[in-house]
Amino acid sequence: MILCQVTLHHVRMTLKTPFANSLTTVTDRELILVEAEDEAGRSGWGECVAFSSPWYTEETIGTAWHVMKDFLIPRLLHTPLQHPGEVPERFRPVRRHPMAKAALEGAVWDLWCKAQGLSLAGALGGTRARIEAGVAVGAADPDCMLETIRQRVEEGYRRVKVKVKPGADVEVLERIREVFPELPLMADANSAYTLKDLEHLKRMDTFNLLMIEQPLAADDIVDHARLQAELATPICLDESLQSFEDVRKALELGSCRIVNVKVGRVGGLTEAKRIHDLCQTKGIPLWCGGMLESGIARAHNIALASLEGFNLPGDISASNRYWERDLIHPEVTVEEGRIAVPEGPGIGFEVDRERLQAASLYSQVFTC
Ligand SMILES: O=C(O)CCC(=O)c1ccccc1C(=O)O
Ligand SMILES: [Mg+2]
Repeated sequence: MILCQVTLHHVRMTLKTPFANSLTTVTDRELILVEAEDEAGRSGWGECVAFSSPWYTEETIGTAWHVMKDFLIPRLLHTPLQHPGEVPERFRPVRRHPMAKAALEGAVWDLWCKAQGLSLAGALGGTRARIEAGVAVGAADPDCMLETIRQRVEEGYRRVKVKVKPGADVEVLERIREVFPELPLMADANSAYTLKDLEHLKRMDTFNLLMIEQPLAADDIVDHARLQAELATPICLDESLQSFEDVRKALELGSCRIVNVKVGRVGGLTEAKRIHDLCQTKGIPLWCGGMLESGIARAHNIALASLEGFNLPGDISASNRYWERDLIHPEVTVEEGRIAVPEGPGIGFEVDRERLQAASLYSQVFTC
């Protein structure tokens, strides 16, 4: 396969409702969509999930565009590829920038699968026909959060994650447990605590949570190991795990008992699959995280989560959780708490060109 052309589309989509966590509130979601074309004129799609500002990790829309344009795209164009698994090797001379790399690798995976007549899920080794959907509920006042959870449960979601931070944690969890004593529930802190909060964090053990996600610093695995030794609730790491090696080391140290994989955060589907294989071998529960993505990255997540080792519901929700209208058709829907894994070639969804055009701020074509 030869990549003849790559187009980057800078898009902006307004969320149905703003999404708040311990660090920021996202109202408008900027994304970079990647369209890769081969010699036969087929298109493959990827999505860069970096945010407008570096609140989650250090990448932004701006850094990702720069790194793709000046360093990564030139390494892909015109040099034949046998398999998408070769892309990380091509990108090795460029340190970090995982979300920029993942977006391009994702487009290559979609394109390669279409050329081979394979579904992305099948090509990755996925076995599930349906995946369990989970949903994240942003930080808000407890009454609002409870009302939102009620709605989500009614829509069929079977696992709910809530955002917590100091001063907005115990009370809201108590309120949720009064109404939903059995709901599979977890809390995500986006690194809002430190070990000074140890005694406070131990109170999380009283809510029968599936896990607590990223309680401590975004780059830490040492303090998390100390915290995990003191908590009965499993810790799941998100921000701290940016590669296979990070996961290996965190598991060796006992920094977490559960792993969240996000394709963007770990640099692409190939790395995500390696992490899956490691967790499966070690019997570590694994799930696929979300990044307020459009349908394109959502489709990649669905394919990945069809692998057997993704044995917990992820932050993979329906298109209508975040968007009035998604960029793909058909849209992703949740039925009885599950999402069907498409069987068509590549990501198995069509990009809605009209919708893309409406959301697009700027596009640039690269041919050499
Ligand atoms: O529903 C989603 O897409 C995930 C929601 C979420 O928790 C999240 C959204 C944006 C950035 C980081 C996170 C996170 O998992 O920490
Ligand atoms: Mg998280």
